[in-house]
Amino acid sequence: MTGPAAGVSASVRVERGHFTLDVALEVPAGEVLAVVGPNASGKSTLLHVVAGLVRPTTGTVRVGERVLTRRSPRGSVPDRPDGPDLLVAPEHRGVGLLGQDPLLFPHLSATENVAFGLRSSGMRAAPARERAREWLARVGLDGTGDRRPGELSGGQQQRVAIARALAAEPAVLLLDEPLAALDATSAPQIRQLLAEQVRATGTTAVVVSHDVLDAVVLADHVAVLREGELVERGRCAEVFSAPRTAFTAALVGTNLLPGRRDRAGVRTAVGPLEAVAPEAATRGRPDGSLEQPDGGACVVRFRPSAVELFEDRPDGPNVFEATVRWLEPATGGVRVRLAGTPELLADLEPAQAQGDWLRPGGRVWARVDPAAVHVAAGDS
Ligand SMILES: Nc1ncnc2c1ncn2[C@@H]1O[C@H](COP(=O)(O)OP(=O)(O)OP(=O)(O)O)[C@@H](O)[C@H]1O
Repeated sequence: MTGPAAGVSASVRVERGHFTLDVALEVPAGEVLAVVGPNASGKSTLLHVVAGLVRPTTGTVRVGERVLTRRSPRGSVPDRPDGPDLLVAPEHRGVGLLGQDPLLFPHLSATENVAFGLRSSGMRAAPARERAREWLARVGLDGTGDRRPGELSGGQQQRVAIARALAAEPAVLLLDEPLAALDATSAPQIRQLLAEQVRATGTTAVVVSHDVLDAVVLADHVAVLREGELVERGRCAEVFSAPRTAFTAALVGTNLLPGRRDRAGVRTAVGPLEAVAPEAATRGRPDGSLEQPDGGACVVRFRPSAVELFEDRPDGPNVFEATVRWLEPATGGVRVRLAGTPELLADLEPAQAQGDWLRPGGRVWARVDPAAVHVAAGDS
C-alpha cells in the first residue's frame, strides 16, 4: 500500500450548466462507502472529483491528512490560512479508479497488464511480474496470465482490472459501476470477489452504483444521492431496513408514507393507518412512546408483501381505494404499482393476481396488515 489505510473526506460543489453537485462526505480509513442514486444524480461526477479528473467549483478533497484538491470561492483572498488552490494530478493521488470498462492494454498479456502499473510506480520487472502473477491467482485467473484481453471473457477481463487496481495498493479505491457491463452470471461472482479483496486488503473504497445490491454486498455505509444532493446516509443495514425518505424507500422497493400521529393512529395521504408493529413502540422514547405522540410528523413504512388488493371493499382496518398504475414481475409473483405520491407497491402471489379487475388504470381496494406497519418519528 502507498501508506497505511487512509480515510477520504470531500466537501465539494460542482456547477455544470443546470446541474449542481453539492455534497460533503467522509469515509473512515479501511471502510467502504456506497453512493447510490438514479441516472444523472451526480455519482460519477463525485468520483471524478475525488479522482482528480474534475476540478470542483469550490471545495476540498482530502485523503488522510493530505489535501488533494482545494478550490476557494472566486474573489476570496489567495493567502487564506487553509492554503492556495491546488489540484494534485490523478496519477499522484494514490487513488485508484475502476470503472465498468476494464481498459486493459490489448497488446499486453494479463500478467503484463497487471505488472504495468507496478513498473510505472518504480518496481523492477522481475518482482513486478511475480507480484502480478500472485494477484492474478488471487482473483481466480491462475494459469491465464499469458492471454491477451481479446482471449478473455468480459468477466475475466474485469478480474484482471481488479488485480491491476489492487496490486497498485492505492490508499483509496474508487469503483464506478464496476459490474454494469457484466452478464448476469459474471456480475455476482465479481461482486463477491471485489468485496473479499477490498476487505482483505483493508482498502478504503467508494463504490457508486444505481444497484442497491452493490451497496449491500460491498459497503459498510451508504449515501443516497438525488439531483446532486445527499438525501440520506448511514450504515447500510439501517438505511435499507428503515429508510427515512420516500426516495430511498422507492430505491429499496418498500413503501413509505409521510404521516402525522394523533390519538387514533397515524393520518396519511391514503387515510388513517393503524400500526401494531413492535418497532412502533421501540423507536421513540425509552418508555416506548413516540417522541411526538400528538400531531407530530412521522414516517410510516410497510413492505409490499404486507399489502393485499381486492376487487370489492374488504373488512378490517387500513383499507383504502387506489388506482393501479402498472403490473410487473416480482420474485415469486406480481408487483403492482399503485398511483399516488408517493407511489405504493403491492406484491401479490400469482393466485391473488388473477382477474380482469387487476389492470392498469383499474380501481382496487388495498388493505395493509397493521402488524406490518412500522412508524418512526420524523419527516420523510
Ligand atoms: N462533462 C460534463 N459536462 C457537463 N455536464 C456534465 C458532464 N458530465 C456529466 N454532466 C452532467 O452532470 C449530471 C450528473 O452526471 P453524472 O454522470 O455524474 O451522473 P450519474 O449519477 O453518474 O449518472 P449515471 O448513473 O447515468 O452514470 C448530469 O446532468 C450530466 O448531464
